Amino acid sequence: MQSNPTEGSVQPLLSVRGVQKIYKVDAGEIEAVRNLTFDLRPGELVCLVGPSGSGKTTLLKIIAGLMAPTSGEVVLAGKKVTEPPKDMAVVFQEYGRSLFPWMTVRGNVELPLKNAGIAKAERNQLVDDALEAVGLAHVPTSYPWQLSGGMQQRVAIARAVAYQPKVLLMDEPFAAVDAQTRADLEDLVRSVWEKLGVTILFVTHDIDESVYLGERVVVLSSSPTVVQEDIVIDLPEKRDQLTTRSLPRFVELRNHVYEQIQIAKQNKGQAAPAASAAPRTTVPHVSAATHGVLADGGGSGDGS
Ligand SMILES: Nc1ncnc2c1ncn2[C@@H]1O[C@H](COP(=O)(O)OP(=O)(O)OP(=O)(O)O)[C@@H](O)[C@H]1O
Repeated sequence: MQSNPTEGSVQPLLSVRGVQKIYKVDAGEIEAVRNLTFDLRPGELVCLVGPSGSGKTTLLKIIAGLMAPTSGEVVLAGKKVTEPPKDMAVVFQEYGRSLFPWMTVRGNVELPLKNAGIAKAERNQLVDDALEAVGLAHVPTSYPWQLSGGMQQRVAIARAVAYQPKVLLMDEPFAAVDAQTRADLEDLVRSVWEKLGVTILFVTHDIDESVYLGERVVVLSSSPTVVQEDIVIDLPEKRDQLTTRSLPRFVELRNHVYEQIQIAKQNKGQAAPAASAAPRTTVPHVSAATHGVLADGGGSGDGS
């Protein structure tokens, strides 16, 4: 491993600092998240992966200001997050439940802008731009239930980007769509990110998806959770489903992430170290062990 030469050179936009979460339950306490520390720099697209139950949803709720950490803090643009910040938008997996079925596509995308008191003319422009960006400019008067699952998730993405957030959180947004639609939506996220320059934290179970999308992949340990590794994805910026996924470097990186997830799963139940500082960001080299994952047939793209 070598450290990332750009690490620390730009002020972070979003900082997760020593976040711990202990749930109080009838039987006592569950320490879901032990000590999470990482930063997102402005304009970064970072993917978060970890075994099932590693605390991804818990972390996202804390970052979104929906739940307070037991200790530690989240800081957005220099301000501690204590409630849902204005500058943040979230796209959830369950698009069916996050869109209002009685409102048109346009109405759904416009609603948060109305609530924010944005004037009609500006609202119209923002909605038009967002629908254009997600390829839905032709169906503004349709209702969500008239659209496919993939199109509904595009509406949810349009609603989030129309709002012009500084940070976009995406919680396994494509888990409920078919593989072909998923590939299209992954490319949509990359293109929206490139066009609009928004900072994205993308949570996924899918290792291949994390490597395809991210500039970095943050791997979480099993619960009680710490950051197991923060990996630089040094693939070319222009990505496409066929070329990028065929690159030897893509295969090396996805195998490395896969290996890290296996280590996290094997360590389940053992006390995770209470890391006091952010783990070093690494650029993995090819190793014999990494190749061994393929030789062993460990090709599943599912991190759960
Ligand atoms: N409200 C709650 N009360 C008690 N324990 C909880 C609560 N929510 C989550 N947990 C526990 O915290 C740990 C992390 O859960 P969380 O749902 O955040 O993980 P996850 O990585 O999002 O899981 P998955 O990948 O399966 O969606 C788990 O052990 C879970 O059982």
